[in-house]
Amino acid sequence: MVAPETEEDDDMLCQLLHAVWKEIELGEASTYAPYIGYLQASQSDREMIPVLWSNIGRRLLNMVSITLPRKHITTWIDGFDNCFDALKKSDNSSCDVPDTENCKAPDLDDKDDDQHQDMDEEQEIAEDGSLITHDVDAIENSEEQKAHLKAFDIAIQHQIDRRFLVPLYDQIQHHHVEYNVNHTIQGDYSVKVVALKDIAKGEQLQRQTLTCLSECDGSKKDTVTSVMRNHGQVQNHPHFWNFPVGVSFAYDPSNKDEPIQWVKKPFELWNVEIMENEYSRQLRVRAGEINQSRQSIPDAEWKQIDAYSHALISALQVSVADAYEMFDEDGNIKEAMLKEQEEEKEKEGNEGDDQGDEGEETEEGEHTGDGEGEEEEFEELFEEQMDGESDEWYCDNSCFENGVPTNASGCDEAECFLGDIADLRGCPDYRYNAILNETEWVLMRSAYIAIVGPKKATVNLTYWSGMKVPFRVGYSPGRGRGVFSVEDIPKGTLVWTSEHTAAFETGIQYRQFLRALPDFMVCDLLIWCYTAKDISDVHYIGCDLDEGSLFNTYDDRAEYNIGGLKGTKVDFKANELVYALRDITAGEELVTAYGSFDTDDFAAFDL
Ligand SMILES: C[S@@+](CC[C@H](N)C(=O)[O-])C[C@H]1O[C@@H](n2cnc3c(N)ncnc32)[C@H](O)[C@@H]1O
Repeated sequence: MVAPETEEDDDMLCQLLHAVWKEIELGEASTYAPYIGYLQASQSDREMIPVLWSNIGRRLLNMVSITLPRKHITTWIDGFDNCFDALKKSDNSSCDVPDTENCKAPDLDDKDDDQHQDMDEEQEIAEDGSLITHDVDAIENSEEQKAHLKAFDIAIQHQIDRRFLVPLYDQIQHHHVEYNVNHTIQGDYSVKVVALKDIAKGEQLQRQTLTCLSECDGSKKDTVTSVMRNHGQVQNHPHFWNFPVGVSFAYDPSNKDEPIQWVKKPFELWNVEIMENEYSRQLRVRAGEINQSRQSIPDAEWKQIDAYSHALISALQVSVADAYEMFDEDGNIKEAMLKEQEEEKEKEGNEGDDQGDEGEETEEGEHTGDGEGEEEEFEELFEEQMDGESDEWYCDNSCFENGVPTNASGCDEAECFLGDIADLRGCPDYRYNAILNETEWVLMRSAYIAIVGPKKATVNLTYWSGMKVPFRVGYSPGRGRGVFSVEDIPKGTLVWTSEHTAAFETGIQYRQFLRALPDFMVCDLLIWCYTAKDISDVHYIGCDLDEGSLFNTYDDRAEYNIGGLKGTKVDFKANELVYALRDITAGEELVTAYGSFDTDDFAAFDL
């Protein structure tokens, strides 16, 4: 997908310059006025060179970057001056005839190395090939030059945001729910787009937004909130574009008079709010659509859809509420919040069984004391979303209580133990062992990150599984769900890593986590999660939030064939690695020995 650099690209750029120039001249009358305003305002913010762009895209971006010597830009502008002249003479003219030479970009390959040259002087190449040195001030004083420079910048930016520089992949719609493709970035930065499920002819390709664009190192953790806030999002029906710098528009082609609706607001957490609203609306619309075909959906599947929709809303709500409370507008965790967390932890340590003397205080401690005002704000926000618009089936006004699904109520109390949670969620009769899909695993991870906060989270919000070999999840007679190989796996192959193992340091967090999830997930997690000590002897509740939770243990029908090569205590900074302990043939179940790591001590967490 790396685009070739062709002369056609240059011609296109000329035409684009012309188009943009016209739009600029139209000023406020331009349909794109707010967008051009946004591009103008954001000129100095462009520092990142996105890896997904084409070679020429990256090179052009380098050209307009304020970090590069301006000589490159001015040289280019000289070249494009002719282009402008030619275009201005006739609307029909274009750079491919007859002025192609003038429109050609100078060969700048390998000239970018002198980026840090003395900026007091600027140089350009004269027709005879000699180097002309300009005084920077002289250039600065030339209004015309400045206007051209600006126009050129805008043209590039504009083009980048449209079709020329952005590879196909960037044009695929984003969607949190209905995505059907994913990408992998190859070593040469080209991109492979993979269908995640069967895609029918004519169906729109949609990719998810919550994914790391390159290798996720430890410092880069995306949450639903941070992605919405920092990267914006594009939704369909109608198309909704949200830019992190505070301009958004919705495009609705069915509105013939005003297909583009502009929204301008300063960059705030407001971005999250509007996306949350839009997102909830879409979920409701979708739920409404699903409702219409209710009769044809088997009960078990219906139950899953129902629970899943609730869970998504709930997890998002938790996530947004968390962002309001935890982060300032720059995305940094608030000092007060850090302190509060520390105090909470200390208090929990001291409290032991001694509860109930704190009046109004809730177990999770997150919305207490001076956080009250904020709490009301979140509730109002959420109620607003729910009120008036709620679909009768989807929420009959009783399925939420203070923004929390009622099917989860009661479980945030300190007196609520694992057995109570299981009772409340109907787990004793639990028969619904669904095979979770990728989104459901991601949902659990995002709820986890929202609850413990991105800094403490031991999990990145990525869409892949911790499984490192091709696998399928199926049913293993007498053992429930299990993980099966689909290809031969040679002895010693890395099979799974604990990159999605969520660690909770407190019982409170674990209760909160469960509260955000639907019954069927909670019932599963109650089976899967365990207590253990990490390499520093910190006691934690661990939940493997991917197919690692589905490994069964050996019995008289099966020996174990996968296991760790190192100790049993997990070092979350270096993931636990599980290998094939012998040659495994395709179709065999992957079976492990549940290790001695399990301290089996939920009581230590008041659970
Ligand atoms: C970590 S989970 C494994 C996934 C589980 N099969 C499921 O469907 O959720 C552990 C649970 O799986 C079941 N299990 C695992 N190995 C088993 C075995 N050899 N025989 C019977 N049940 C087994 C037990 O119910 C156990 O509590």
